Amino acid sequence: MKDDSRPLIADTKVSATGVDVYYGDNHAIKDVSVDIDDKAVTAFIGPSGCGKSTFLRCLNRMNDTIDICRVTGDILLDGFDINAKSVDPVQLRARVGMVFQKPNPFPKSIYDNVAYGPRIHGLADSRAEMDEIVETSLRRAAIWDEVKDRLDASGTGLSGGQQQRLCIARAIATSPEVLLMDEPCSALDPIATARVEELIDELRGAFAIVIVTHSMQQAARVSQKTAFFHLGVMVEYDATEKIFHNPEDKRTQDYITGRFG
Ligand SMILES: Nc1ncnc2c1ncn2[C@@H]1O[C@H](COP(=O)(O)OP(=O)(O)OP(=O)(O)O)[C@@H](O)[C@H]1O
Repeated sequence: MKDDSRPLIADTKVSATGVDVYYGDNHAIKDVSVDIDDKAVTAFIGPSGCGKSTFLRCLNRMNDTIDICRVTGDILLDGFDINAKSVDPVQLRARVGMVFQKPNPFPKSIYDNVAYGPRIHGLADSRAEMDEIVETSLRRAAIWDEVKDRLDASGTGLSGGQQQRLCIARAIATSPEVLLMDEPCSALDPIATARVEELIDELRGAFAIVIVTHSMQQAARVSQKTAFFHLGVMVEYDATEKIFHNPEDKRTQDYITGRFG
C-alpha cells in the first residue's frame, strides 16, 4: 500500500556547507549552509549588499574571476566537490549555467549566440545536430517563433526582453543541470518580466534553478524555496510559503513586511 504519511523529500542537487567568502578583508558570506533542490526554483532574497549575488557566484565558481575573492567551505554538485583541483571551471559552468542581470548577448548572430557553448564543448558532430540544438534551446526559451526567420541577425538587435530570453537559450544550450539567474528581470519591463517568469516556471521541470531577486513578489511567484540573507548570513531557508507567511526569525519577518531593505 502507498504510504502517504511520509513527507515528500526533494532530491538535493547542490549542497553547500560552511561557505565563507572574503573580498580582501571584507567577510561577505559567513558560514552559509544550504541544500538546493533539484527541479525546483530557489530564490535568494535580502537587502542590497547582503551577499546574495556573491553566494550565487560560488555555485559555478564565477568568483574565481575576481582576484581579491576567496571562497572556503564545501560545495557539492551531485556529491562532487566543485572546488576540487581536478574540476575545470569552464566544464563546471556548462553544467551550472548563468543568466545575468543585464541581458548580455554576444555581438554575434542569434544562431551563433546559442551555438557558442555547444561548439566550445563539442556537443554537435554536424551542422544538422547544431541546428537541432539551436532550435530546441530557442524553443525552450520561448523565443523561437520571434527569431526563427532571422537567425543570422545580430542578437544585440533584439528588444531587452528578447535578449534576456536569448541569453537563457544560450545558457541552456549546453544542457546544464543547474541554472543560476542573478536578478534576470531587473532590466526588463513588466510584460517582458512576466514572460521570463513564465519561462522560469516551465524550465523548472528540467533544472534546479536559483534566482537572486530584489522583488519579494517575484520570489513568491516563481520559487518553491526561499533563502533570506542579511549581512552575509543566511538567516532563514524554508518553503517559500513559510518564509512569506510564517517565518521563524524576526529579521525575516521585518524584511518581508518592509521594515528594512
Ligand atoms: N567584485 C567585488 N569586489 C569587492 N567586493 C565585492 C564585489 N562584489 C561584491 N562585493 C561586496 O560583497 C558584499 C556583498 O555584495 P553582493 O553583491 O553579493 O550583495 P547582494 O546582496 O547581491 O547585493 P545587491 O542586491 O545590491 O546586488 C558587499 O559588501 C559588496 O560590496
